[in-house]
Amino acid sequence: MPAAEGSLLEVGGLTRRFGGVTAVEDLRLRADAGQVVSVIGPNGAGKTTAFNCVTGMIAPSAGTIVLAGRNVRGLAPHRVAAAGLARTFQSIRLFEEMTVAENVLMGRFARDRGLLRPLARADLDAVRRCLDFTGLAGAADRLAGGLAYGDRRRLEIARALAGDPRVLLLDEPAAGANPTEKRALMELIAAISALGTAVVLIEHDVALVMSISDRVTVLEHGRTIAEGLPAEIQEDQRVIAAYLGVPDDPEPDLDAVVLR
Ligand SMILES: Nc1ncnc2c1ncn2[C@@H]1O[C@H](COP(=O)(O)OP(=O)(O)OP(=O)(O)O)[C@@H](O)[C@H]1O
Repeated sequence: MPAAEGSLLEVGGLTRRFGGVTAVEDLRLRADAGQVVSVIGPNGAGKTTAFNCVTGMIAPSAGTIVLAGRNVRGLAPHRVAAAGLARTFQSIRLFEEMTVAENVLMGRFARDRGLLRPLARADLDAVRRCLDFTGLAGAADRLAGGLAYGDRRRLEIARALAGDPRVLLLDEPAAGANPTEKRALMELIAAISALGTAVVLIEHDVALVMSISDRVTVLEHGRTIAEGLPAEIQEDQRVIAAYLGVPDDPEPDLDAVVLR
């Protein structure tokens, strides 16, 4: 995977309306090489809509999206992928009847429009590298459908990494994971960012977010109500009020809250 420096993703003024609903309003988001940047917020806050705009799956109503110095707003998803972006989905989307290695191989083609190009040596090397990196090498020949839950989540990430992304968007990677799987996931995310990849995370598990993020953006009803270091976010009264609904509570235990 390529080492990189500086700002890899810069989103500015991002707005998306669905009829009368403004799902995302004036979002600013920046992720540098090697950073983990998280977006949190209650259900319906606009997190997935923001990801869908950045990846080219839906068109923004307004705003700029710059990936590794290149304007990608308006590009089709495979072109955004070719510019260096990969993502995982909130609900696991694997090719259940293909092997683990074959699933990772598919990630090599995310940046191509179809499956028309021949397989190259570099594709197979990348698959092996991603399987080793994510700890799935021992399961390479197993069917994806037969994997344990934590390994399925891990495979989604391995497949995304196969495209050598400079920016990786993870949509709720810890959803449904047990504490052991969450710890392993946190280590994996830290290892990915250590390579120089910018990781942008949507996650409901606040304790996980606070422990691995360099910066956190908090959305509510599409608007950014706070942005800053994890320690700043944890003390922000608007965030506490939005999540816990107890603005007068002097010391709510935000770490213990898993948002739903
Ligand atoms: N295709 C769509 N058509 C109409 N409204 C939509 C569409 N997609 C999202 N919305 C609305 O936009 C708002 C933001 O939804 P979004 O799914 O982005 O929130 P979220 O923060 O990702 O929520 P969750 O945590 O449940 O995934 C919601 O009010 C939702 O109903």
